[in-house]
Amino acid sequence: MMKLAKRMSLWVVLGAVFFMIIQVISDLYLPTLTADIINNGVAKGDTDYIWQVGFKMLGFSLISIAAATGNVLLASRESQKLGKTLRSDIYKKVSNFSNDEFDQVGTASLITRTTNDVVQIQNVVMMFLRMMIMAPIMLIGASFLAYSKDAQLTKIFIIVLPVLAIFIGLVMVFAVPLFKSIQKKTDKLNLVFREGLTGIRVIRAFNRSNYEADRFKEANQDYTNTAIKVNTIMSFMLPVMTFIMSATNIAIIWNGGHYIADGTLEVGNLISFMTYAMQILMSFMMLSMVFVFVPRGQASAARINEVLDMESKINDPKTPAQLPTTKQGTLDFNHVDFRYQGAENLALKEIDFHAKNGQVVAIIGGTGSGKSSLSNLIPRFYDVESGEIKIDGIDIREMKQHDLRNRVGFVPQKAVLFTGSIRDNLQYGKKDATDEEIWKALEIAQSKDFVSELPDGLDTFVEQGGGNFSGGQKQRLAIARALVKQPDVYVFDDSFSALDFKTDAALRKALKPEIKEAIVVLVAQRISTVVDADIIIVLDEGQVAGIGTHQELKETNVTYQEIISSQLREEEIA
Ligand SMILES: Nc1ncnc2c1ncn2[C@@H]1O[C@H](COP(=O)(O)OP(=O)(O)OP(=O)(O)O)[C@@H](O)[C@H]1O
Repeated sequence: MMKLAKRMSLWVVLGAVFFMIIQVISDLYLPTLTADIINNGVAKGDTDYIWQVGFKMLGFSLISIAAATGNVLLASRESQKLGKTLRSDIYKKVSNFSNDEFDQVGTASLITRTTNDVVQIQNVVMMFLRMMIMAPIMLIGASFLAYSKDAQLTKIFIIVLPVLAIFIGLVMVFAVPLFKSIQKKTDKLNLVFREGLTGIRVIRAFNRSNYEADRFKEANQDYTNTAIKVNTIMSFMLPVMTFIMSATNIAIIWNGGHYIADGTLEVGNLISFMTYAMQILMSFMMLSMVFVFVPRGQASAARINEVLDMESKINDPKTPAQLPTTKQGTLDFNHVDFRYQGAENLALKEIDFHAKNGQVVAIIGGTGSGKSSLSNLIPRFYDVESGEIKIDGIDIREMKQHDLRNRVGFVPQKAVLFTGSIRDNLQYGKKDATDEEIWKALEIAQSKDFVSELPDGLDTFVEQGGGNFSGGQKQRLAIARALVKQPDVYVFDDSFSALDFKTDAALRKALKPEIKEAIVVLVAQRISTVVDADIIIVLDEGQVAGIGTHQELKETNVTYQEIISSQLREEEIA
């Protein structure tokens, strides 16, 4: 928690503490003034004295109110600011995560940590700046002042305080573990809810709505049961505390009455003692809240720190390579081996090929042969285990990730569009792209027709996840987005798969003259997509089973021939 708290402004924290100390001093002084006004003013009928002390009391009350307001303002401002800083720190950190780290924490948990856990931290900070410091000062001050009013009455606390301590201890023992587990249950609830929402079509298609509803119900019930349990325990706090306070008051009045009758205690002192006694009990109550909520905040802090301390395996080099002003236009894979984190086997082994500007490198192979893995290495979503990948003769690990990704136009297997207009989506890689450039990219990506038929054209709103477009349309818009960027290396990770044969062929034909100054890496499942490629790499179980042109491979490579025969009749590809 302290690690996270370092993000707070020391001056604001000191300011809040200062106001709080002023408030406590005023609150502690008021009962003494009450005793004074009763003993020396009311009892002696001295009106002037009553006015004088009365004004003093009013003054201290106003000071207390002003200080409390100042404290709350600063505390809430600082806790909100800390929340904002934490959320952006987590966001910044997560946006630099490689896919390995995402897999490790899970998206649902990342969302809970950014929202729910941050709120817990804010609550603890608020509590710290109000109660955590106030309670001990008030406890010590009120005990001392109560003792000074009447030492005999303080004996009551010998019984009250241990009872209170045992009760608070019991609450802590039962409530704290439950509070901690609530965070994990929130994760689970978010995960099930998220899966249910993102997979809604599959769930409906497989008639699994009831199953998913049950799964959600179970997670929801589990969360609710824990929340009810913890709230039940907490609900004992108030009545028990009220009972203890009332019992203490009765004991004080009972004993105090006798002392007054004996003439050993003044009425004013009894009343102020009662107020101090309440302040002592209130301090205990505040401390008990702190003891319950701090471990909960601590659990949240640990979950946030886990994310913030996670080191992304993919980082910028300390001294990044300067990119040459004149482009060589080359892409080299030199003996590349790659393994997913924790995997036993290599996903790619000894990948070695060289491409230059204007060339299309097609990667083909069965499912799970490593095609996507290979294409993910180019924008450095993962790092190679050994070997190197070079663009323009520079190892991509020596470039700044920003520079590298500026040079790569990546179109993933599953097209991703963002909410906003078509124009916003297409300007994603080039903010200042003109409408002319956008239309040209749309034309190459075979999307001009359908976009121009839309009533709002480029201003058409793209719904969440591109929901108002078909799979093929989304794919073509994603391709157009990469084209607008005009990168040095295009990576199409099976992005033509959602297109029909005709559109696929037309797109490749339109693309050819546009990529003279670029290299295209084209992952494909269909032979027809790769026939015109300059270099075809046949992957089999992560290894290069063949490399060459369509004609060469067709004649000599068994794996390639198998792919052909599994897909098309010979005459269709001749
Ligand atoms: N994130 C991951 N963590 C661990 N292993 C993975 C991960 N992604 C893929 N793999 C494994 O790596 C191998 C290659 O997968 P890859 O996705 O590159 O194949 P692919 O040729 O693109 O397949 P497809 O055509 O079905 O998309 C497979 O054995 C797969 O199980």
